Formats: sequence, structure tokens, C-alpha cells
Amino acid sequence: MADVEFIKSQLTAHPDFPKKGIVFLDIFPILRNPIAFETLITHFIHHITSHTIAAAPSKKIDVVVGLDARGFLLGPIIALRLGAAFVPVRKQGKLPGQCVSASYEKEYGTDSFEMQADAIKPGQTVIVVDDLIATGGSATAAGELIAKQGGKTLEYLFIIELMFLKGGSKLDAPVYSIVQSDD
Ligand SMILES: O=P(O)(O)OC[C@H]1O[C@H](OP(=O)(O)OP(=O)(O)O)[C@H](O)[C@@H]1O
Ligand SMILES: Nc1ncnc2[nH]cnc12
Repeated sequence: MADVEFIKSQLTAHPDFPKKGIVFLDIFPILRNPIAFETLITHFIHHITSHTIAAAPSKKIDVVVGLDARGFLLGPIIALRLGAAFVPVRKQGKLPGQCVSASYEKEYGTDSFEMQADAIKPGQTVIVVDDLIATGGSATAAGELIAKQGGKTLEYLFIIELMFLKGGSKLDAPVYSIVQSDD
């Protein structure tokens, strides 16, 4: 648990950003500190190998999906360490070629997500990685895109979970978060 407290100690809170009434939790101080960043990635990998993969029927993860934009800072590193593919979910209009799309509402607005149509093959096992879950709108949309392609989401992983918004209850697979915030 010392690593959890260390990771938590790096986070900063910014009241009324990007809108009045939102307390924005910033993960970038973790990335500025190489020891904290390494602790974070090692923590995720330990959880994924000892719990997620151990519980998976196929005993492997084929694809790590990262959400635009802060999920891109974590997903590729985790994918490389697992020997898995990395697939981005991007905000609408950024990906070339045929895409699947899903609209969603989040804590401070609405958006649309896309994934390249051939990015996940039917039956592949997938985990979704992002910095934070608030309402769960973003993660729900990502889960829809994975399901549309026949992928099987095993777990959603976040650094931070805003417990009071109960976003995890909307998702089609279990949530793992390192830090749980009640305010
Ligand atoms: O659970 P939700 O209510 O959907 O909110 C969580 C999402 O909101 C933030 O991203 P944001 O859309 O602000 O995009 P950014 O990473 O590009 O700043 C955060 O990084 C999550 O992706
Ligand atoms: N409170 C929050 N802090 C940081 N990112 C967010 N994304 C949605 N809500 C957020």
C-alpha cells in the first residue's frame, strides 16, 4: 500500500477547472517524477498480471485500449510491458480509414469517440486504460466500440475513480482504480 500512498501524494486538485464546480484532479505531477511514474506503471502491471490475466479464461490480454488523451500516456507503456497491442480510442474526426463511433456524456460536456474498424479482432481480450473515471461516459463509449468489433473487455483500469459519480456501475466489466476520491 505504500506505493498507493506515494502515487496519491503526487496528485494535485484544481477547484473550478475547466468549469465552475468541478474539482480537477491532475495526474501530470506523477509523470514529472520518474520514480512516481515507474511506481505507477509497476503497480498497474502487478495488478494486471496477478489478477486480470490470472482470472482470464485465455490467460492473456491481446489489446490495451487507451482513451484520448490522457489514456495515451499510460496505455502504450502498459501494452509494451505485457507484449500486447495498443489501440487508441480518439475523439471524432482524428482517425483515418473506416471507423466505428459512439457518443457519450462526461462530467463536463458531451463528445464522440472513434476506433479504427479493424483494430480489434472478434474474440480478442481487451483492457481499457485511462487516467480517471468520473461519470463513466467515456469508458462506456469505449466499451461499446470494443463490443461492436467482437472484443471481450476484461477490465477497466484508472489511476483515479470519483466514487460519488458511481461511473463504474455503468460498465460491462469490473473496474480497478488505484486512488478512490470521495470529493
Ligand atoms: O468518466 P467521464 O465523465 O467520461 O470523464 C472521464 C474522462 O474525462 C477526462 O478526459 P477529457 O474528456 O477531459 O479529455 P482529455 O483527456 O483530452 O483532457 C478523463 O481523462 C477521462 O477520459
Ligand atoms: N474531476 C476531474 N478531474 C480530472 N479529469 C476529469 N475528467 C472528468 N472529470 C475530471
